[in-house]
Formats: sequence, C-alpha cells, structure tokens
Amino acid sequence: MKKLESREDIELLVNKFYDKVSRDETIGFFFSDVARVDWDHHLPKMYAFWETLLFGQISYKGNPMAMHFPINEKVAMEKEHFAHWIKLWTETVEENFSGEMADLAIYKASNIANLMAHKMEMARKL
Ligand code: HEM
Repeated sequence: MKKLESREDIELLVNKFYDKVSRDETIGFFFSDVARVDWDHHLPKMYAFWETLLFGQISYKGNPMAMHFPINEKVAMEKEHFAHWIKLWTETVEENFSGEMADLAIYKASNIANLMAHKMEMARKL
C-alpha cells in the first residue's frame, strides 16, 4: 500500500473522507443541515490543516476547536458522533495508505477528536 507523503496524498485522503462523511447517516447531517457547509471552502482548509499537522507546513492558520462550538450549540456533538468520525477517518486512511505517516494521521486525529468531544461536553454544561 502507498505511503502518505505528499500534498496530493492529503488531498486524496481528505476528499475521500468527506465524501464518506457527507453521505453518512450518523454525522453527515452536521455538515449538510446544521452547518450547511460550503465544500469548496471547507476542503482546502482541511488540506491545509492536515498538511500543517503531518508535514509541518504552516499552511493552516485557524482555530479548529472554536469552529465547532457554534455547531455544538445548535445540535449536541456527542461522544458517539466523535467515535464515528474516528471510525470513518481510520477506515479511509487504512483503505488508501500505510506506513508511519498514515499511523500518525490516525493517532493525531483520534487525540484531537477525543479532546474535542470532551470540550463540547464541557461547553454544554456551562
Ligand atoms: C463529529 C465530529 C465532527 C463534526 C460533525 C465536524 C463538523 C465540522 C463542520 C460542520 C465544520 C465547519 C465547516 C464550515 O462551516 O466551514 C468543521 C470545520 C473544521 N473541522 Fe470539524 N467536525 C468534527 C470533528 C473534527 C475533528 C475530529 C477535527 C480534527 C481532527 C476537525 C477539524 C476541523 C477543522 C480544521 C475545521 C476548519 C476550521 C476552520 O475553518 O478553520 N473536525 N467541522
């Protein structure tokens, strides 16, 4: 299986992931109905985000946590949603790539997702 090593690889991975997400019964509605995401805007941000996280290219400047609080206020983003997000991400990485960088992509995504799940839960208690 191919190594995850270039910007093109990231674009392919992110495209395949959000293709799954947009059709997904458990979390797809957050994107289509709750946030009404503009994919032409969202996807390039996600390429930059992953390029920054994995390759240290500082192309993403933003605050990923902050973007999710308004969504969480409209519809609770629960632990189960994040667990499902991680499942889809892991599947997509493993279907397309292998090696250290692919493992790191899964590891980093899981850490952020767990932290995000915790922050969203805390925010709902305020
Ligand atoms: C159930 C889980 C999740 C849902 C439903 C979700 C949904 C969304 C939505 C709707 C947006 C806004 C798109 C827009 O309006 O432009 C967004 C942005 C974003 N998400 Fe998530 N997300 C989830 C988990 C995650 C995780 C685990 C990560 C990181 C590993 C992540 C990283 C980002 C980033 C980087 C942005 C762009 C922020 C910016 O505009 O700078 N998301 N997400």
